[in-house]
Amino acid sequence: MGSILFRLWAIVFRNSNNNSSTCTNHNNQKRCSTPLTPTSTSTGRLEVPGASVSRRSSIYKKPDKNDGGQIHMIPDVELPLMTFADQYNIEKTLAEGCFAKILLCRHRPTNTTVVLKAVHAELTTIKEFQKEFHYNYELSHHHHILSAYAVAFQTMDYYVFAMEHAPYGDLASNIGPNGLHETACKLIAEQLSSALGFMHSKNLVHRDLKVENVLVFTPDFTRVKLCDFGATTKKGLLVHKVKHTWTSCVPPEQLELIKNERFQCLPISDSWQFGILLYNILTGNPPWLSADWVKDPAYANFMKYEQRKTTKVPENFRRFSPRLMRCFRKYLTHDTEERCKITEVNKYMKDRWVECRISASKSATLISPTPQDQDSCIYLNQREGRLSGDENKLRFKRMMSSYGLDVPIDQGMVRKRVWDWLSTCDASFDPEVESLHALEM
Ligand SMILES: Nc1ncnc2c1ncn2[C@@H]1O[C@H](COP(=O)(O)OP(=O)(O)OP(=O)(O)O)[C@@H](O)[C@H]1O
Repeated sequence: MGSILFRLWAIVFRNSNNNSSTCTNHNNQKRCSTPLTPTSTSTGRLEVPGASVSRRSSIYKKPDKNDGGQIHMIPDVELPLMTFADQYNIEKTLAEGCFAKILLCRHRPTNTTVVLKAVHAELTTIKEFQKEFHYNYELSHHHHILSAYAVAFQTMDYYVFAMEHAPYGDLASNIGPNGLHETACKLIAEQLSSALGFMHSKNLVHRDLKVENVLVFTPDFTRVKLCDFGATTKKGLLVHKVKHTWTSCVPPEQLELIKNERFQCLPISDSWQFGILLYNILTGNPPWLSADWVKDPAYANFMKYEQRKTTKVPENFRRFSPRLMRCFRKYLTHDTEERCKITEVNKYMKDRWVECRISASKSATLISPTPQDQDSCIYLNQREGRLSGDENKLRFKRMMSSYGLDVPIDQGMVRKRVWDWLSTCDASFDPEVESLHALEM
């Protein structure tokens, strides 16, 4: 409710300032001198994004599929000088990085909770700030992109813009040491591929996809949103590597560049980072420290497998199903020509992803292969398993024994107990239909 008030309040001020707006059109590019402040917001070009506003509301604006490239025109917005205390009570510092402070605040005039991203003015240029704010604001319509408000200003030390608050923080603080359950990972993957697909449809590349840049709105992950558009770039432009990001997220073609070498910004770099993020949320860790096959053996092993130089599944991927491995190969291929589009993952939503899981808890426990089992994953799922039934049974026994569960089983007793149980479950159960062969190990 508060956030809607904040949006409406921004609109009211926008409209009351429309007449005094000093927008001009230079070389077909709109230049606005109307400051985007909480007391004097935007020109007609800017609207309050409708991401969390009801579709019936008149202020809801659908994502503009055909914006004619307008999204790439970044206006020189004047930022009025003020202090935080003029309108905001700072309640908490949510995060503090190299470049920015993320502040949870109460906006006093509307009594609304908002998050202010305050970027150190000394460490960034006003153009870079305007670009981040502009892209975040223009993409806010998407359901899985963080909403930015039409509110931006500067203090003595910071350039600042306002955005909605994600109550459960970022994905990094939600995944735990063993990763998330497959169901949650599928939900997250679907939402993020939609958000990034939307950006790519606008010829924009995010370039800094990582678990820290995905915000959580519901504890069951049914609502997550992409944030941090500081590195977002128009497709095809020549760029330098993104500084201050984890090397595990940097695609191999960028790691291979020499210092200060520029390269063409392409959506396939988001595809790579999506593959890394997918692995990260399924296991709790990135698959390797850097995609450098000379220095990082974990990456070298994956690369050999991905390039079909070996059929041996890399050890750290053995818990995954053949279908998910196929998907990983497409996102994490070294060959940029072969790398898939961001939405590829949607083809794998109906498949099983993880095969060696025994627990279904949120922070699922994984069966790590014992030293004897290092050659291949223990495929418990017979349909997709690549081993014969007998091999599977042997491996299963070995695994149970490694967990101290190797007590001999009286098959007769087991069969009798199952029959007893089935007859109490369903009186109409047809014993001819089901066989208990699977239990005869
Ligand atoms: N709207 C928000 N609600 C809740 N937490 C947020 C919000 N925005 C950012 N954060 C938190 O602040 C962290 C940093 O935010 P963001 O990535 O935008 O800043 P940054 O300075 O660009 O970070 P970096 O440069 O390290 O990538 C996020 O990882 C998240 O934990």
